[in-house]
Amino acid sequence: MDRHTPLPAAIALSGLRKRFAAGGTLALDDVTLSVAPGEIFGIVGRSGAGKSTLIRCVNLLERPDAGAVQVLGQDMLALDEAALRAARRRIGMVFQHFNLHTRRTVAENVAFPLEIAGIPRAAQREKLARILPLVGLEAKRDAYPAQLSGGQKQRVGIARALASDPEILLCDEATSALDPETTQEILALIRDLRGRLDLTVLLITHEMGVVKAICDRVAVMEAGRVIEHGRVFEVFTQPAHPTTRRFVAEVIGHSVPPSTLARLPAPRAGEVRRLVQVVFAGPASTRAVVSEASRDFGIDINIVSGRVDEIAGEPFGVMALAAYGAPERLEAAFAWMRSLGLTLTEIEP
Ligand SMILES: Nc1ncnc2c1ncn2[C@@H]1O[C@H](COP(=O)(O)OP(=O)(O)OP(=O)(O)O)[C@@H](O)[C@H]1O
Repeated sequence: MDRHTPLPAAIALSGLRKRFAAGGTLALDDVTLSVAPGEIFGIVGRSGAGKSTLIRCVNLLERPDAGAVQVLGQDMLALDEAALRAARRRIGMVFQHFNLHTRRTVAENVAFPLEIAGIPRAAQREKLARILPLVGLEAKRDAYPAQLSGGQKQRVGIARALASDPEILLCDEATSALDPETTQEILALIRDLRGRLDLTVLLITHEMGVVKAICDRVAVMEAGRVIEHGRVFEVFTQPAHPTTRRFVAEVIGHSVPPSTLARLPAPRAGEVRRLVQVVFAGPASTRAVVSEASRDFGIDINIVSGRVDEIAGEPFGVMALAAYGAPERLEAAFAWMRSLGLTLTEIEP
């Protein structure tokens, strides 16, 4: 648990291990993380990293071989069947492929878990009248899934997850089947619902853009392990692990196109050229940094690209620089820039 997490956690996983086949690789290898109440927590990783296995351990769709699963103060692994069913009603789940009944209308899909739980018809109707407007589907209550767009289908999936008034929402690649615009709409809806319904959200995704759009904190997984976690702003502006850097680069960019590189002047005799990405957050003024570095260290700096972006309302800038000069001068200039709190990463051309 890191110092940003207030206690008690809504979800606390510790030392989770899972191996599907004897002698096979560990799908989960000693995973420990905790999600604070009201937080949107993202888990990002490539295919096979263990994200689905991890999220399914929260509601015990998957049982870990070892470790502890605490949800809303309950030790999930100690519950009997009836208590587990009750605990699962406090945990809604949204799926990538919506998992809708094609022969049921929107209203019937949303009411399905209520029907299973034996909730009387009148109470079901009352619940539908409350939930459908929350997801913007009142006008579609009698439509069948085939008559809906992907975004509308996912709204049904979300409404169904909300039917049992959960305190936790698990989202398993909830936007991966959607186009970019619809993805943003669904992410905005999830963020809005978090605020209105006091939800805690744990989501898994392979897209860092999803994390950037709505998460407060993120854990990066690779080969069954959490390799880095922290506040999204810090992970984006100061990624520590090479895999995290690659994920972050997908969103904020760091590579210089070969055509741009080809147009850069070659270094003069006795000098070298180094390409670096500089990320600055907070009040650091880049123009001053660039001109000061160039003046005080006797180097030349060519700004190859630059832009300002925003994560969770906090602005940050990212620039690609080509710096020319004697190797030791460049090194000293970079060290000075780092001492100002800028994050410098060498760009592989
Ligand atoms: N039911 C299963 N039986 C056997 N192996 C499994 C099963 N589920 C997952 N695995 C294996 O566990 C590892 C982690 O898979 P998992 O699905 O959790 O990863 P993921 O990060 O969610 O990837 P994806 O996005 O592709 O689902 C993989 O090696 C996968 O092949």
